[in-house]
Amino acid sequence: MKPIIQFKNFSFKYDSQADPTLKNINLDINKGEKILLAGPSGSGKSTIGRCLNGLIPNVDHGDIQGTCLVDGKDITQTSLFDLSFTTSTILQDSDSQFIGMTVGEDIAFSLENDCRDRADMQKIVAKWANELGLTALLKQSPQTLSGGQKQLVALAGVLVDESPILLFDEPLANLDPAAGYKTIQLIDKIQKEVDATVIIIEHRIEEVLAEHVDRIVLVNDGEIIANENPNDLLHEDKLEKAGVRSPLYVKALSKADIDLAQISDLTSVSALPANPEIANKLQTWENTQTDPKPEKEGSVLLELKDVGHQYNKRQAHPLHDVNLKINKGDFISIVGQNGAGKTTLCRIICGFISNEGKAEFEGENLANFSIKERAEKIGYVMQDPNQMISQKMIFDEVALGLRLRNVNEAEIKDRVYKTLKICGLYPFRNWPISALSFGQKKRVTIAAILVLEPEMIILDEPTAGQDWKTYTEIMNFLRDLNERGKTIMIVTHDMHLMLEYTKRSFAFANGELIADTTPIQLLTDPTLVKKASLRRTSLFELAKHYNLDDPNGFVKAYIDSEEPREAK
Ligand SMILES: Nc1ncnc2c1ncn2[C@@H]1O[C@H](COP(=O)(O)OP(=O)(O)OP(=O)(O)O)[C@@H](O)[C@H]1O
Ligand SMILES: Nc1ncnc2c1ncn2[C@@H]1O[C@H](COP(=O)(O)OP(=O)(O)OP(=O)(O)O)[C@@H](O)[C@H]1O
Repeated sequence: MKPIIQFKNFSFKYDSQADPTLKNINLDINKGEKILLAGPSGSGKSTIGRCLNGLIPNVDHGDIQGTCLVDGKDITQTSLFDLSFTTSTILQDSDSQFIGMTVGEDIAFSLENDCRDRADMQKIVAKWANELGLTALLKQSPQTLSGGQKQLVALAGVLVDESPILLFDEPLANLDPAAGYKTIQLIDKIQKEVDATVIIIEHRIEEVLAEHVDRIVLVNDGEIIANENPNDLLHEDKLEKAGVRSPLYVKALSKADIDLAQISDLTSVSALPANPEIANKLQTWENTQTDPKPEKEGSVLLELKDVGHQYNKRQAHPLHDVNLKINKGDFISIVGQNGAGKTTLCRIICGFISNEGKAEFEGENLANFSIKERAEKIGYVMQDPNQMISQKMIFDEVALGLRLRNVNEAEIKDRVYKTLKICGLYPFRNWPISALSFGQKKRVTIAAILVLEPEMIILDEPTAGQDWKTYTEIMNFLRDLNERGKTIMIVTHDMHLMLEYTKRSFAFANGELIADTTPIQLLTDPTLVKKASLRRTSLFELAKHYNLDDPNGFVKAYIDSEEPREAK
């Protein structure tokens, strides 16, 4: 059988780049295979994806060497329209993908393309909306959805459309842990139903591996450096060497000095052998860990009293009756289900939208400050980088806030370069933003806020779409700022980030603050985990699997043992 996707000695150079982004790619993918495309940020994963759906060379122009055949069609000879019947794509940046006035229309769009009958269409849309928990949103405009809800709508659009090749570019990036898990199951289900060829580009590889994957193709610096089944790859150190995080339970086994070579199947916790020696080693390792020192509490910085918001009168309150105090020096995670009101809360604190109730910063009513004054006290990094970027060049984007504040150019240069280095963007300092990958763009927006060093920084999913190396660099930088007294608040769906870095968690569900507690306590309460659509980490499952005395203690020991300052 001929492969459905064939790259032969394929290289691609974007017109605006001096060097090729993809170098000598040789890759065959067979019909019905499920492939995980992994690799660090900017390595060329999305560029490979763009070849499969024809954006290269039809929209993104450049030099092609070698050949790329998609379902037998040479991409240099095929129009975007023709390829659209072969490949369905969920883009990394789902915002740019919406066409319909309502969520329902949008999901139906790919079906209308295929001239389906109306009743049929409604049935299919209803089915997938139900599967993805979108039924209540079918009449809402896609532009007003929360980040995770947008992602789910884009996903529904791909799932309804039964193309032979389904390409998912970071499908999990904005999803809450429970929705992320469900999505992976849905992708698996649809693949089996229609025997589709599935390609998933994702940094969250542990979550993708929750269902069977045939092969992991690892890309680094435009080249394929591994193309093998997940089990083989998990036994090697190629993932970590390329800056991609291997699953937590695999890392925990290594920490406890367990020889991975003796474990025949590493692809899931449940497949690990029931071996008392492994259990002993894990238990001994846990017992040797010591507790870190308790934290001191700072004075109150921000207080919210009965805070809420309603975007329009027809809608139930997406956020209401929030009462909380944030102390100076806190490092907080905001977690909870998609659409729970987390971003709405951030918008209120930053003064982008009005609020019911009262918000006070160091005892003063925030309503008395202008947006510019607020921005000097509270920096906000939005979820979608494209909504924040206004300049053409990277340097100018990061310098903008300083220029608006009349800082002299020599100091600007100094501070911008320092921040760009921290964010791993220094080599790109003279580049236009348009030539960056999505993950790189996100880092530019973080840099633009960090450079101002406000007292409190709120980041909406700063690590979504980032590779592990960058993730560790950004998080360690934030931890440094925190240790120097800055107050940091992060909206995140990453349970490991919450556990490892933050000291306090606010959990939201259906517009309400349902918990204000420590991360470990939050994840040990099954009712809260369910209500807020969270998920326990695989470390917990590992401890359960081997009947360790205290699974939560094991998770805590692991988290405390991570050497925070080293980017591994
Ligand atoms: N439209 C474009 N024009 C010019 N160069 C581009 C364009 N898109 C991407 N590139 C370059 O190609 C490289 C690879 O980008 P790509 O988006 O394929 O990476 P990626 O592996 O998907 O990264 P990420 O995980 O950050 O999304 C980047 O370094 C970027 O500079
Ligand atoms: N401009 C708007 N107009 C109407 N409704 C909106 C608007 N923005 C958000 N909403 C709705 O308010 C609710 C809360 O959205 P919000 O963005 O605060 O959620 P979130 O907790 O940040 O979600 P996610 O984890 O998916 O980012 C959602 O149901 C969303 O559809």
